[in-house]
Parts: sequence; structure tokens; C-alpha cells
Amino acid sequence: MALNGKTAVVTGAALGIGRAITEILVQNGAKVALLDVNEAEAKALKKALDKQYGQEKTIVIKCDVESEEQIKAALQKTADTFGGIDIVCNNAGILNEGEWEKTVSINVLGVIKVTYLALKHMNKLTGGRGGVMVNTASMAGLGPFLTCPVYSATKHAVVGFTRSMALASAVSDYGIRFNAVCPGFVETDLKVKFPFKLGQFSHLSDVGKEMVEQMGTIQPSVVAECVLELVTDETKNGDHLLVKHNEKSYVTFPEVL
Ligand SMILES: NC(=O)C1=CN([C@@H]2O[C@H](COP(=O)(O)OP(=O)(O)OC[C@H]3O[C@@H](n4cnc5c(N)ncnc54)[C@H](O)[C@@H]3O)[C@@H](O)[C@H]2O)C=CC1
Ligand SMILES: CCCCC/C=C\C=C\C(=O)C/C=C\C/C=C\CCCC(=O)O
Repeated sequence: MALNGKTAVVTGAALGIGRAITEILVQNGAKVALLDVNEAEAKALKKALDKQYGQEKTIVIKCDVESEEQIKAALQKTADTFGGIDIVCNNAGILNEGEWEKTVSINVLGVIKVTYLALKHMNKLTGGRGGVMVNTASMAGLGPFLTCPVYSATKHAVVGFTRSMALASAVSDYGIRFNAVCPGFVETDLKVKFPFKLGQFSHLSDVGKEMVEQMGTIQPSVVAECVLELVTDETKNGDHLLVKHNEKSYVTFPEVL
């Protein structure tokens, strides 16, 4: 799938992995709607991209993925401005074991809300052009992460949702592929704030540090390259790209049926 002439929506686009995803999509010719609660940082990113690629390549829309109303309006504005939606990157996410209900709300309900509302624009059966959705899960969605059980549970949910949507879409002929990226520790604000977001598990914060020392870290741009692969490779549906320090591999899930 070539990105020239395609339109993408990236949630949590202002910082970290979302910022890198936005940059790589624009670099490769897509027009991108930057959705984020942090409007100031999203605008700063747009300003930088404007200089290099021109003002018409991006729009900033303040949008909290917890709000169905805001998501609906943001998707409509994207479709009206760019003439449709081809790519959705469900990337917005938090890690906060103290505020674990909010973590579930953003990381799970947010992904589901954006997906279902975007489906209305993209589904070939309802007049859309088809396309691809790539969700930012985590390595913590593939195995237990003892310092943050709820965060890990939300990422397992994203993996299960992505795999199930991929099958539902293929069988229903929606014309939309669903994939996920599963990174290890990435150098972002979320990583910096990690020790202060562990709630009742803050006594385990050194375990997180030791894991980072053992496993190493990843730059957001490397994760973005993996997202680009999942967007452009039209053979990928229901696929999960595990991203480790200096290594990436597609996840093989156990056969259960
Ligand atoms: N940093 C890491 O080590 C890893 C992060 N991830 C996942 O990657 C995704 C991005 O995380 P990072 O870039 O690390 O975090 P970050 O904290 O650097 O950036 C997150 C962005 O999402 C935005 N955001 C937060 N809540 C939002 C909401 N309700 N609605 C819209 N935007 C919202 C923030 O304003 C920010 O711009 C998350 O889903 C995270 O779980 C996955 C694996 C590893
Ligand atoms: C199956 C094993 C699960 C291990 C989880 C590995 C990576 C997950 C990363 C995330 O999704 C984000 C989680 C944590 C933030 C990143 C770094 C922690 C920093 C620890 C520190 O230096 O204090």
C-alpha cells in the first residue's frame, strides 16, 4: 500500500511513539490528522512538519479518546478535510496503576471507541474505501508484567481485540486490515514517569529498572518503522510485530481451534 494520497488518523500523536508514527507517515506521503489531548505539543509538531512538508499535510484536532463525542467529531473533520480515512493508528495510551480505571478507559475503551467509529468511515460495505488500522499494544500484552497488572491486562485486551477484528473484517469483507505493534521499553515520557505511576505496586519499581537494564530500550522511530511495515504490507492482517532492542519478529500465537 503506497501512502501517497492516503489519509491517516493517529491518536496520542503529539509525543513519544505517536509523534514518531506521525512523522514517518507524513515522510512517506500520507496526510495525517494529529489527535491528542495535548493540543500545545500537537501544534508544535505540526509547525515543525509544516516547514518540511507544507501546511496541507497535517491537521491538529484536540481529542480525548475517552470521549465518543470528541472522537466522532475528529473523524468527521478528518474525512471532510482530507476526503476520507484510509489509516488509523490507535496509539494513545497511559500507564497508571494508581488510576487503573482511567488506564482501562483510555487503553481499552478508547481503542474500541475509535475503531468502531472509524469503521463507519472506512468499511467498504458502508461506502468507505477500506484501509488498515494499527494498534499500539506492548510486549506487556503478550506476557505478564508484574509491576503493572492492569496496564498489562489492557494491552492483552488490545491484542485480543486486534486479532478478533482482523478475522471479523476478513470474513465480513470490510476491506480493512487490523494489526498491532508490541514494543518493549521505549524512550518516551511514559517510561520517564513509570516509577511514579505504579500505585500499590510502587515497591516493585526497581524490578522495572532491572528489566530495562537487561532488555535495553528502543527509540520511538524504530517502533514507527514497524508500524509503517504493518500499514504498507498488504499481506499483514491480524499480525503482531514484537519490537525488542535491536530485534523485531512476528508473534506466533498458540493454535486453539
Ligand atoms: N514507552 C514505552 O515503553 C511503551 C509504550 N507503549 C504504548 O505506546 C503508546 C504511546 O506511548 P508513549 O509514546 O510511550 O507515551 P507518551 O506518554 O510519551 O505519549 C502518549 C501520548 O498520548 C496522549 N494521550 C494520553 N491520553 C490521551 C487521551 N485520553 N486521548 C488522546 N491522547 C492521549 C498524550 O498526550 C501523549 O501525547 C501507549 O499506548 C503505550 O502504552 C507500548 C510499549 C512500550
Ligand atoms: C512479557 C514481559 C513483559 C515485559 C514488558 C516489557 C515492556 C513493556 C513496556 C511498556 O509497555 C511500557 C511499560 C513501562 C514503561 C517503560 C519503562 C520502565 C522504566 C523503568 C525505570 O527505568 O524506572
